[in-house]
Amino acid sequence: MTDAEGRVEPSGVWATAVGVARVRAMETAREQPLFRDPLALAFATAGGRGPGTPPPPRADEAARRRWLGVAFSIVIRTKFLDDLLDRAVASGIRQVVLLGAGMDSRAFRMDWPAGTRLFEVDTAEPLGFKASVLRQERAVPRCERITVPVDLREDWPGALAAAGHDPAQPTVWIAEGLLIYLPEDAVQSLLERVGALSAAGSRMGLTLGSRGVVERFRGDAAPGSAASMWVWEMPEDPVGWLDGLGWEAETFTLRERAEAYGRPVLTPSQQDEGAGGLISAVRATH
Ligand SMILES: C[S@@+](CC[C@H](N)C(=O)[O-])C[C@H]1O[C@@H](n2cnc3c(N)ncnc32)[C@H](O)[C@@H]1O
Repeated sequence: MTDAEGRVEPSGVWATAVGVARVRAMETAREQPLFRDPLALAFATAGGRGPGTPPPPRADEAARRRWLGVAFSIVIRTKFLDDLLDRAVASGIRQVVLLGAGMDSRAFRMDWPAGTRLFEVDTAEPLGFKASVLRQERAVPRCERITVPVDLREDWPGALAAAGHDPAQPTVWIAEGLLIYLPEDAVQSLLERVGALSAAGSRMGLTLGSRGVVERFRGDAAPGSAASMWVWEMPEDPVGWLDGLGWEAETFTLRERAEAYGRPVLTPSQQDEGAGGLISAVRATH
């Protein structure tokens, strides 16, 4: 389906990227936002999810609250990964790969040192939709931006290499809001491939679904909603898991990052939060 501008309408898993843009647009409109994402409004509006449109109906108050929690987590994780990227370029990294880039506009909104090359990997439909909105907004990237339309369950390393990624140079990889949509074997294979393309000094930022999240949301997930497509959540020991994949990882909880960013979660923890799903990792040297 296309809209009046000839844009493909968001559907399937990539529609979730438009939902994320909606949340970022709302954060950008706040008085003291944790980040400013001026393009988010255009992405959300073009995808029929502008801030003026009502959110999808929720089954009950508990479901509404759960979704407010998801929106909050998107804001916190965006800030977390912005900071991680700032540190990565400060360490000298000049290659950035956004896996499942969706409507991520970091190429346009962050400060990048000269010589930075940023690869956006996602399937062709969202990248086409994004290109159309970027044209409409006359958006200009602040680094060299290269889009790589490919499915991450296929030969994406080949596509990334063809697009100019240099595995001999360190890379900072971001998988934000992505892994939860991939089956376990696809997650494992994705990270093994990332490892194989990561020179010494590479870094990685991941967001992992917290343990139990798939089950908690499944009950009232409407067909086609983001939660209806969630399949994978973090292992019990994410640091050990990533160690086995060649990464020295640190985990952070949403609660502690929110506190650090001056947006404390005011409700008491309902359950044992365990290891956090915000991951900052450095390629192991051993
Ligand atoms: C929730 S969105 C997050 C987008 C972006 N990382 C962000 O945080 O703004 C998930 C994204 O993952 C992408 N994605 C999911 N499965 C994928 C696959 N198999 N190959 C490529 N992209 C995929 C979707 O198209 C979508 O853009």
